[in-house]
Amino acid sequence: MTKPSAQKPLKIGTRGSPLALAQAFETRSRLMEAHGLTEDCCEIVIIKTTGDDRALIAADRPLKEIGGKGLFTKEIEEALLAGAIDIAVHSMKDMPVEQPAGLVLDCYLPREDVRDAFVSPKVASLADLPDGAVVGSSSLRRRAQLANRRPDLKLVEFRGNVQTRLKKLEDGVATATFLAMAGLNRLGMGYVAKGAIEVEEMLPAVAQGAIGIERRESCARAGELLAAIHDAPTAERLTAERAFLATLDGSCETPIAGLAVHEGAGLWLRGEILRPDGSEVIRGERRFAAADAAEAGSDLARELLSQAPADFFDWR
Ligand SMILES: NCc1[nH]cc(CCC(=O)O)c1CC(=O)O
Repeated sequence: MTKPSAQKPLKIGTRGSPLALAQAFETRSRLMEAHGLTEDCCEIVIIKTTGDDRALIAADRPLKEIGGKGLFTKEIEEALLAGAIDIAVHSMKDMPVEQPAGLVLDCYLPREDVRDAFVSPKVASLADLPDGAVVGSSSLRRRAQLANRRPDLKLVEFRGNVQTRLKKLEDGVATATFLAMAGLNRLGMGYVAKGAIEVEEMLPAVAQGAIGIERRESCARAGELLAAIHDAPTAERLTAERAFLATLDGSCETPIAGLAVHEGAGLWLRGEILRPDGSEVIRGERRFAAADAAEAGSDLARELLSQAPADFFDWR
């Protein structure tokens, strides 16, 4: 294979947040290791997205009002299409289920911890939260799941990077918050979590903990380089989860949870949809072979949709 050193450096596009950068560096390290490259073969290019607009995000407005689908990805995909970057590193949780024409997303890194972390300076676990405690989260899914399990809790909007959120907890704005374990681990900040919440208690967002790498369909060189770092088991799990999401027509900001794991020779997908106020949850599961992952995901989604009362999605 032609090494990038013989050519222009491979341009890796990413958002500029500490987590996004950690993911881009992980991708670069894996590419370097797989292909015996040196650092100068890959250049990290930071791209600002609507989701990074501090004026928009600092305001404690629900994310769905700000932009919804593609909030963290639109400008990066535009840069990819324009040729300003060669590959783009994404948190799969934030990726819309369909990519624009000309782009492909078929490279996944091995998945991190899928669970949500319980973060609180004062309280040891979710179960220990006192009656009526204030919890900060801007995730519609986490808010709905918490409201369902603990109707006594008071939910407040909580946004910003990990440091900002920890400061808010120290200042007493809320007693606890929830973050993806994957993000904390990738930042080397797993110690911030009082513990990981088991998925039986809080089913994660579709694709939580997974990194995907997008490229132009026409760029054979990127395709070849990425093939060597692709993790097939992660792809099988995400195929089921994202088909589930696609059929529900959801995005990162709709109260939908879904998780596929390998079990024996096949996979096991659990999914749930919730009313935003947590007053109702509809759950289901499927067991299937990897080759049937996409069909199983959409099939489970159709089952949940068929069980939802007529007004279940009215708020959207
Ligand atoms: N929506 C923001 C977002 N997108 C991906 C992650 C975490 C990392 C991951 O799930 O891979 C986060 C933050 C969080 O939920 O705490």
